[in-house]
Amino acid sequence: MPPSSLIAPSPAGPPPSDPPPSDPALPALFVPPGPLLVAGRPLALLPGLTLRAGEVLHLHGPNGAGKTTLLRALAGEQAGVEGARIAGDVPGSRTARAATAWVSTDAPLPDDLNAGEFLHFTAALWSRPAGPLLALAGTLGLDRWLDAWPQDLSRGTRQKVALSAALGLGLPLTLLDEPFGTLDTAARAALLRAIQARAQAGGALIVTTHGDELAPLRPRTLTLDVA
Ligand SMILES: Nc1ncnc2c1ncn2[C@@H]1O[C@H](COP(=O)(O)OP(=O)(O)OP(=O)(O)O)[C@@H](O)[C@H]1O
Repeated sequence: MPPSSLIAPSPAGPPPSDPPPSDPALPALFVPPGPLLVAGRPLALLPGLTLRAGEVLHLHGPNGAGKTTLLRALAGEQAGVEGARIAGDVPGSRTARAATAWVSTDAPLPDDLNAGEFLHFTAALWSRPAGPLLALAGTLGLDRWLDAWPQDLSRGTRQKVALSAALGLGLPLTLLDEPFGTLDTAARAALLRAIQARAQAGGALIVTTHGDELAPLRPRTLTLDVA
């Protein structure tokens, strides 16, 4: 199984190689107004949110506001949002997991696959061509690292592998938690282009960042603050 922090399936979930078809008329994401719960307690108040194909949402707010918590909940890794729907189904469901790619701030990679094998494995698991994942890896400067093992890669390089896999899959919803933080200057520009391309191809994305890297894309914004 791929690491749960890269691809939304829960660790015990089945590989979504044959996902049920989702209705393209449904929004990629719907969240009703309500509290964001942490350990059963309200942390922040979420406004109603509908994210459709092609939209980029910049999620920001102070440390501890709940940005990572919200993304983890949408990825199905923990409870936290009541009534949310991804591709029409609840976060963590097979349909939602099949529609969602998720990259945490320190995405783990399996230690028994080199970077290139991981990209091929991820594409195969999702019944997708590996070409887009490898092409993205190239634009992020990964070509010379494809034969390297995760334990021999820097933190930023590992993050590039995870981002190449997630964005290259071309899933309806992509969740990226502070994806620019560990990247070099060239890779940050390449990542911005990749996010733009994913949106132009019909993907919806939520990206957390404390900076203004997304400004050229004129994204929607959502500010979380502790209630
Ligand atoms: N499982 C948990 N149990 C209790 N509290 C938690 C749990 N997970 C997170 N928290 C708390 O919930 C709050 C939100 O954390 P979260 O990591 O979502 O914030 P964030 O907005 O992503 O912050 P940052 O900008 O620092 O990354 C923090 O106060 C954190 O300590």
